[in-house]
Amino acid sequence: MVKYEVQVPTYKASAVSPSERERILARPIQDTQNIRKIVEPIIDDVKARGEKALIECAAKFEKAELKSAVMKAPFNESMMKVAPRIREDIDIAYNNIYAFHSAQLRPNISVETMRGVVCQRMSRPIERVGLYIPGGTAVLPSTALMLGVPAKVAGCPHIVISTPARKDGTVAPEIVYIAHKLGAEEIILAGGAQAVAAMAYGLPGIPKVNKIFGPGNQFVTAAKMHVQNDYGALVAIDLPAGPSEVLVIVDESCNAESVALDLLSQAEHGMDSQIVLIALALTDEQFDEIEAAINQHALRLSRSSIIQHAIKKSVIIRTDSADEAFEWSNLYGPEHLVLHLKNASSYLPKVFNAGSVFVGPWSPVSMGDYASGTNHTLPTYGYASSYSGVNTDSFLKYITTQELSEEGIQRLGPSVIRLAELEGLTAHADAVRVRGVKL
Ligand SMILES: NC(=O)c1ccc[n+]([C@@H]2O[C@H](COP(=O)([O-])OP(=O)(O)OC[C@H]3O[C@@H](n4cnc5c(N)ncnc54)[C@H](O)[C@@H]3O)[C@@H](O)[C@H]2O)c1
Ligand SMILES: N[C@H](CO)Cc1c[nH]c[nH+]1
Ligand SMILES: [Zn+2]
Repeated sequence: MVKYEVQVPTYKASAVSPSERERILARPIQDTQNIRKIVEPIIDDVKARGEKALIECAAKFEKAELKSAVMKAPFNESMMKVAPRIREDIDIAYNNIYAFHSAQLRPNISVETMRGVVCQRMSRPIERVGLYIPGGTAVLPSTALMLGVPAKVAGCPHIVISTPARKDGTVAPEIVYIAHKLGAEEIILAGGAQAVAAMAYGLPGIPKVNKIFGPGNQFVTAAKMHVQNDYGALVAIDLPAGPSEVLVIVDESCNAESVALDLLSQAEHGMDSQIVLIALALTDEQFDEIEAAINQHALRLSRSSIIQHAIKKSVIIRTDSADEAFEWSNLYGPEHLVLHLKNASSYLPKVFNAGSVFVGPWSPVSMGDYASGTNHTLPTYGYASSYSGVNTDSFLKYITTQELSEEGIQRLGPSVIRLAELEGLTAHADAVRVRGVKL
């Protein structure tokens, strides 16, 4: 066996007991207590001192000297100088995301459940949405598209963006261009917990938002969880979208270089990222080829030190059974699942827990990260077992209505009276009786 500089722990699935699987697939443990201790005072400070606190945080975390932490629309043309080719690329991505997210809109429904009893459901956009665009280890204009486009599709009338300032106190022109395209009203120059607090509680002249969206590091995620639990803030969040991760399942049909780079593309997001490879019925030779490719690219890529750090927390599983491969994958519940398998789409029925699936050899995660049309804000840390990624519904609320005719209440009323009395709730029963319903 070759000893590589970047060695990923490898396990034979057949030699691992079911209880050991969970330990092997465990995400790096997050020190939530400690992160909370850091995040909560920042939130309180922003709540108490507003923009002043944001300016101090920008100096501390971004080493940026800000005069103001808020940019209001209309944004100056000089702030959105984007190369024409990049503008076109952004526009292409925008259109694909728009197309896929528009198709998710659902018509209002109306059902006559019994004669004279009509139930309806209508959708309404969330009035004020706050979009967090990460900017720590990498500035991510693509996230502005992933959050802003569905907000537009849903018809959200007020969009606020928050993103860390760059060292020179500005925001990446691509983010300003996208904010302008989306009709965002403000860009708050803040990252981390302070950004979340500013959106949750508002700033002078910027009302609080109703829902906060966006991925981020552990500080962002912890702050979102915190404000969500504060009844005073009355703010919802999209989902826990933390450090990026990917699980790749490969068989003998795979291309080792593509596999390695799909894995490393998510490892390069940050030291907390995690990658998992499941090798299905590979010969030792094929397996070595992939390991060699991972190693060679991990050392070559520009974010090599981040990648090497992330890889230390990663894992490789070897198995001879497709069912077993998908059992492991569903147990892990990856943010991104890539299928480098022959007839890859035939395996989709086996997928139960995943944020987004990349099917076949021509579908690297990068395509969904930027431009295919699906959303890249996805559940991490195993939350794919219960959460969906950001989608158009995330920006909508559904309101139900019921309208009964006199015939409807006469037909259904007796059942409601009896059920209400069963619960001892006589006012409920009498509200039906008073309308002339008799048992
Ligand atoms: N799950 C998804 O859908 C998805 C999508 C895109 C990106 N991501 C992930 O988002 C993350 C972005 O993280 P990032 O760090 O690059 O940028 P970020 O913008 O999330 O965080 C930067 C901020 O973190 C705060 N911070 C940093 N160190 C701190 C400390 N010691 N104490 C208090 N606050 C501190 C600062 O306020 C800083 O502004 C990456 O892990 C990436 O993988 C996930
Ligand atoms: N892979 C990230 C989601 O985990 C999204 C992203 C943004 N830019 C590149 N990738
Ligand atoms: Zn990515």
